[in-house]
Amino acid sequence: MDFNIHLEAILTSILLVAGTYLLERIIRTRVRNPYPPGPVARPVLGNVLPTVTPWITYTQWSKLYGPVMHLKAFTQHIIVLSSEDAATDLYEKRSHTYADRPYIPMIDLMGWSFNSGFMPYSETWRKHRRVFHQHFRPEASLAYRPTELRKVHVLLRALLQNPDDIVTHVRMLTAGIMMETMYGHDIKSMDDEYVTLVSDSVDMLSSSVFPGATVVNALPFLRHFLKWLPGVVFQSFVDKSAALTNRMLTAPYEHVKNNVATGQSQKPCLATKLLLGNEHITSDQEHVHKSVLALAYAAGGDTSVSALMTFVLAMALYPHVVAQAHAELDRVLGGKRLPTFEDRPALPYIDAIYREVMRWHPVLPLGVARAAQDDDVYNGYLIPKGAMILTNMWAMAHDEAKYPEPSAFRPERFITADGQLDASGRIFAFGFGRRICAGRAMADATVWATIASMLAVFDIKKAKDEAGNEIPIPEYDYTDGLISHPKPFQYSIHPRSLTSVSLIKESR
Ligand code: HEM
Repeated sequence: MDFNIHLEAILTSILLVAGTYLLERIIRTRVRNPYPPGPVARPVLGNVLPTVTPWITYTQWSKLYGPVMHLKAFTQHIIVLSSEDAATDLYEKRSHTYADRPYIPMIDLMGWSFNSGFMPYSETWRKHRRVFHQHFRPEASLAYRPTELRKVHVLLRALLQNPDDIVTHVRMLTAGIMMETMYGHDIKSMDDEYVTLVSDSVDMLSSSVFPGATVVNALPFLRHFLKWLPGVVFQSFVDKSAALTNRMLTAPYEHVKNNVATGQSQKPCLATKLLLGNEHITSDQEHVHKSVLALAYAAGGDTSVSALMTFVLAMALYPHVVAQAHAELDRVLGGKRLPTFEDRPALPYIDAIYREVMRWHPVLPLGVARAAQDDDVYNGYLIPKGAMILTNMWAMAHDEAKYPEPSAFRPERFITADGQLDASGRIFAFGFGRRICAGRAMADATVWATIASMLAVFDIKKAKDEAGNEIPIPEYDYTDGLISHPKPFQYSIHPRSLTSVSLIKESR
């Protein structure tokens, strides 16, 4: 009895001391260290946040307040990182604190909780990420190359037939690659059932016009009440999205599973590989596999489309870059064949164009938001636990000290004095640290192969009006949102020669 009382007293004292120590540490950290500099916030409401191309405003603000800036929206702390050094310090050197994502209630409500890209840093996320690593790391991604090249050739043929609809052709390219590599499914048009499922589901998620969405994200507890409010179509919107997302996740997978089980004809793909190697897996593991397959398509489609449309825009604006690329390709291919991945080391200028495309207008200009898992002090400033961290890739890409005249499209930035590719810098458009893009090897191959192949056989220029004058293209006219695309612009795309036409027609 006495012994138990004694033990209880010791444990209570330990807990008290530990608790006091922790409390003191939190108070000391919070009192001694101010938040990073930033524009003055209004009481209660916080800062007025930009909604139109916010990355440009944040970049301007970062020149006043520095590369680590603090903002507030109601009670939410927001930290904007605008330099590669700060992003590397936090995401890579302190990766345990910055690998989390903020909780966005609409993601769960709309059925997207399968998406490891939005998951909190957790054991579940690790399970998904392991499967991604196994099947999308550079060596594993080599398996997708034949399909990537074949689909690029389909794009060339489509452009030869109908050069005016490049956005649709490029969408077909990325959708076609993902559907075939993931599910062995050959799409014939953008009206394909599975493609429509993904695009509708993604559209619903990224849409910001539905009632209640913003309110629910800012005040999560409201989701329990919104469905009862008269006239609010919130619940039916959310239910429709969840049903659609569930179909997107299961329909193509179940189709492959059925084909494999009944011995029907089925092209080999990642789904068959996962099914055939794992006949006795748990339903939990099967859910991870399904999720990885669906997410690869959802994450890899629109991102690559944005990069490729930026490429077309840059070519139309910078004819001397097209001329130099043509010269390099002709030197290596002799105008007699289309490029393959084996040609890549001999084509440094094409690689420099690819790197400049990824720098000039980063596909996700503010990255995918992170969350601080703990209080942290960086350069004397407090980054509070739960703060949302935005990675201002736009600011990093337009850092004048690293990229003089950053608004100019200049592949030469990545060419050394002796004409070699300077690959020493990172392609930060793919992110940083533990949450870096899981499909970057595949994206790199698709975007590179498309750039090299299109330039091998096509000339891309500004379009001309009826009087023969070039139609001007604005240098910067991009959409808002997580993934930013060039807004529609006029261009002209023609085969370079009759030999080019033959090469395109003969391609397989
Ligand atoms: C040009 C094309 C692409 C770009 C620019 C891009 C960029 C990004 C970025 C910036 C992130 C967030 C990284 C961070 O938080 O630091 C990300 C995450 C991700 N990407 Fe990509 N991506 C592309 C293509 C792809 C493809 C083809 C796939 C799949 C095959 C893919 C799968 C993913 C996944 C699964 C994540 C979530 C990673 C995580 O949170 O663990 N991406 N991507």
